[in-house]
Amino acid sequence: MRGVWTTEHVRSAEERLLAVTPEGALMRRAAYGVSVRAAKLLAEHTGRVVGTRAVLVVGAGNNGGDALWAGYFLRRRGVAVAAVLLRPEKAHPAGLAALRRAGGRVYSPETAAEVIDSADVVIDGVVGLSARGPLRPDAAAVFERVTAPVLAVDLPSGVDPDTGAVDGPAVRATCTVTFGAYKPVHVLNPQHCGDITLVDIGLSGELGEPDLLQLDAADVAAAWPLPKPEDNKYTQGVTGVAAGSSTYPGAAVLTAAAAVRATAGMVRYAGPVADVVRSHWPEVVATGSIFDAGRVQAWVVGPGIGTGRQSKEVLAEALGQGVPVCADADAITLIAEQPDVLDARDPDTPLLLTPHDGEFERLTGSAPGADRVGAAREAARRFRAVVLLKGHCTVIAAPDGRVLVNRPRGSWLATAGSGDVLAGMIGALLASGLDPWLAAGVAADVHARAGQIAAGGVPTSASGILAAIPDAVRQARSLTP
Ligand SMILES: NC(=O)C1=CN([C@@H]2O[C@H](COP(=O)(O)OP(=O)(O)OC[C@H]3O[C@@H](n4cnc5c(N)ncnc54)[C@H](O)[C@@H]3O)[C@@H](O)[C@H]2O)[C@@H](O)CC1
Ligand SMILES: [K+]
Repeated sequence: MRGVWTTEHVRSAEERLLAVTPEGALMRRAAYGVSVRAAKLLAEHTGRVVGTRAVLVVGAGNNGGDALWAGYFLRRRGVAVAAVLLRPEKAHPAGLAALRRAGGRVYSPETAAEVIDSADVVIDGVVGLSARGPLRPDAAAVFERVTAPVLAVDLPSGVDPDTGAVDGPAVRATCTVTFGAYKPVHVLNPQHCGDITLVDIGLSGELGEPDLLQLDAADVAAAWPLPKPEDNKYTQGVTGVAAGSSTYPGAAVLTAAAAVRATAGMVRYAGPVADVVRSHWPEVVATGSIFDAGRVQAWVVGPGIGTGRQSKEVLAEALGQGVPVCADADAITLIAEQPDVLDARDPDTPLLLTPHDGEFERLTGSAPGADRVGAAREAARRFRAVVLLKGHCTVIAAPDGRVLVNRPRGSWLATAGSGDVLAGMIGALLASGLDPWLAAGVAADVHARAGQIAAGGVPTSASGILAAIPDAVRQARSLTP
C-alpha cells in the first residue's frame, strides 16, 4: 500500500529530521532530485539537456529555495537557467546566491516574458507545503504565458496540499517531484500533478502511520478471492442482489452480472424482474422476493429499486439478516428520507454506503465540499458504515478513521449503469468475507481498471465495463501498477 501523510505530519517529521541533519542538506537532496527529473523531461521534449533553457518561478519560501538549488544543479549540466522572482526580498538567500554563482540570471515577472516564451521547461517553485489558496495574480499571469512542460516542486502551486481542491488559478504540471512522503494532493488531485516522482530525503523513519492509503496492484491481487482446492460454490460466498424494477430492469441485470463476474461464488437475485435476470445470466438463482431468497453471505440493495414502501421493507429485511449490506443508489436515498429503516440493523452488521455527491448531501445534509476525505470520514463515523464517496478519486472511509483513495484511470466510469456494476462487485467481495473497507477499495480499483480496458481510448458503457472485469482482475494479478 502507498502511504500518504498530511502536511502537518510531514512538517513535524521534517522538523525532527532537520534537527539531526547538517543545515541545507535536505534542501540540496530535494533539489538534486528535481534537477534529475527536469533533465529527463528536457531530454524527452527536446532530445538533449546541454544548451536547453529552464525557467524557475520562485516564491517566498523553501519551495522557491528548492527551485533555485535545482537551477544551480541544472546550470552544472549545461542548461541556461533564468529565475523569475515573485518576491525578490524573500527569495531563499543561499539558493539565490548559488544560482547566481553558477551563472543563472534573475528576472522579475514584468521583465520575464521573453525567457518564458523560449523556455524548454518551467519549474514551479511558487509554494509547497505552506500553500494556501489559489495562485496570486502575479504568479497566475506568469503561468498563463507558459507553453513549455511544467515541473512542479513538491506539489502544483494553487492546489490545496491537504485536500487537492482548486479554487482559482493553479499550476497544471506535466510532472511533480515530491520529497520524503506522498501528500494528500498527490492522490486526491493527480490531474494537476501529472507524473509523480518521490525523492527519498531520509524521512521515512520519522513519519509514523500514514493518514491515507492507496492500494497497489499487489494489494488488489492479494485480496481478490480465487477458488481454492477445498472450495465449492457456497464456501466462496453467496451474494444476494436486491435491485431493479419493472421500470429499471437493467439495474438488476448489471448488478447481478457484476457479482457473477467478480468471484466464483453463487449469486442470488431477489426482486420483480427475476425472469429478465435469469434470461441474461442463467447462473443466477433468481426469485421474486427477498423474503424467499434463501441464505446469502452479503446483500447488495438499491440499484433501480425505487424508494417506496416495498423498497423500504426490502432494505429493512436485508439489514436485519446479520450479514454485510452494501446500500447503493435508491437504498441511500431511502436511508436519507426514512432513517428509521436503520433500526432494522443490528449494530454489529457491517454496512457499506456508496454515495455520489448528490446522495451524500441527501444522506448527511451537506455536500462533501472541498475536504472530501474529511467529509467521508465524518459520515463513516456517523453511520458506523464504510462510506465510499464516488468521484474522480473515489474516497473510501471506515468508521475507525481508515481512508483509502482510489487511483483513477481516466474518466471512463462516468456512464449510466457504471455504479450498478461497482455495487455488484462490492457485494461479491463482501460475500467472500473480505473486510468491507478493503472490499470497497479493491472493487473500486478493479472497476477503474475495467473502465480503462473497456474504453481503450474511446467512450464505453456499463456493459463494456462489466465485460472487462475478468481482464481487469488479470491485469491487477500481473501486478500492473
Ligand atoms: N522543511 C524541510 O526540511 C524541507 C522543505 N522543503 C521544501 O520546503 C517547502 C515548504 O516551504 P515553506 O514552509 O518555506 O513554505 P512554501 O515555500 O510552501 O511557501 C512559502 C510562503 O508562501 C506564502 N504563500 C502561501 N500560499 C500562497 C499562495 N497561494 N501564493 C503565494 N504565496 C503563498 C506563505 O506565506 C508561505 O509562507 C516544501 O514544500 C518543500 O518544497 C524541501 O526543501 C525539503 C526539505
Ligand atoms: K510548487
